[in-house]
Amino acid sequence: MVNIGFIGAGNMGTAIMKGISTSSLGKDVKLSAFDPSTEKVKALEEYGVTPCSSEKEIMENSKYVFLAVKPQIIEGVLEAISAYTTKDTVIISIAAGIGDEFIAKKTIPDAKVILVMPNTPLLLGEGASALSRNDKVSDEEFDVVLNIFRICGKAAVIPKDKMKEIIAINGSSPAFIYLFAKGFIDYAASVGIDSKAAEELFTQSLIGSAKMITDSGNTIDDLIKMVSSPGGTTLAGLERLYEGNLTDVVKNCCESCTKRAYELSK
Ligand SMILES: NC(=O)C1=CN([C@@H]2O[C@H](COP(=O)(O)OP(=O)(O)OC[C@H]3O[C@@H](n4cnc5c(N)ncnc54)[C@H](OP(=O)(O)O)[C@@H]3O)[C@@H](O)[C@H]2O)C=CC1
Ligand SMILES: O=C(O)[C@@H]1CCC=N1
Repeated sequence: MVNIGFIGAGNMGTAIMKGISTSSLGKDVKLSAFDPSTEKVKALEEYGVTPCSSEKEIMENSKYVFLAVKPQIIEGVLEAISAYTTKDTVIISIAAGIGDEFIAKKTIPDAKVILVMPNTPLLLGEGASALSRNDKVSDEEFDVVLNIFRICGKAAVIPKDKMKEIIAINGSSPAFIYLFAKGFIDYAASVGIDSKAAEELFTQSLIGSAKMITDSGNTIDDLIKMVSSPGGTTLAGLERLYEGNLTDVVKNCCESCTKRAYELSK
């Protein structure tokens, strides 16, 4: 039995716990959680999560400890767990911008640290998570955590010095994609198309287009060409997007996201 504790049971903590408990891993894992909002943890009891009343209780009962709290309060949480962190504890942080060195500095110098940047589609088993580790974590320990995120969607191992840059690509990108979707659905409403029908058609276009990128064997430029009939509607629309420098706007958005991650880093 693997003991996994969660400090923080908000959006992401809850999504990961539900993902673990509803997967094939559920029966091999004992989950426990602490969150000052006790009702959030209580709601997880039906997923087999044991409520704990302090960080200390989580630390004393868990080999793997997830820190699923906001970056702004993580320093206080690390101070609260430092006395209970052992050379065996594996600390898994999902906090944007927070590095492994800061976690070791605030707990113990030899702390085993895994950094994960997940995303909310993990709630539906369609997550995309980036993982990295420091050199104190064994292959076996890393595999346990990697497996959790593979079961909750797709997971990729990246260098730990790219954990801030990746946030724009998978952690925050769902929000950027939702905003893009909103533009299409709002347009449909403005020309009298039923919003439900527009949502169904646009979201299926998102899913289908994503599959074309991953499965068709064509490059993104080729795929754009396949849609764009000479003198047709797509080119008329694309002209406006090129004029508005959409790819530059996206690049600015990603840069701003990364800049904020560095500001949050300690
Ligand atoms: N949301 C997302 O899409 C993603 C978030 N992340 C990262 O995940 C982390 C959590 O984000 P998210 O789940 O959205 O945030 P939430 O605010 O939903 O969750 C954080 C939870 O931690 C609780 N909390 C506050 N203080 C403590 C404490 N001392 N001990 C235990 N729990 C505490 C909060 O309670 P209360 O609300 O009462 O303060 C809240 O329930 C962040 O660091 C974020 O960067 C990473 C990838 C994606
Ligand atoms: O907005 C945030 O800071 C977090 C990290 C990635 C997604 N949400």
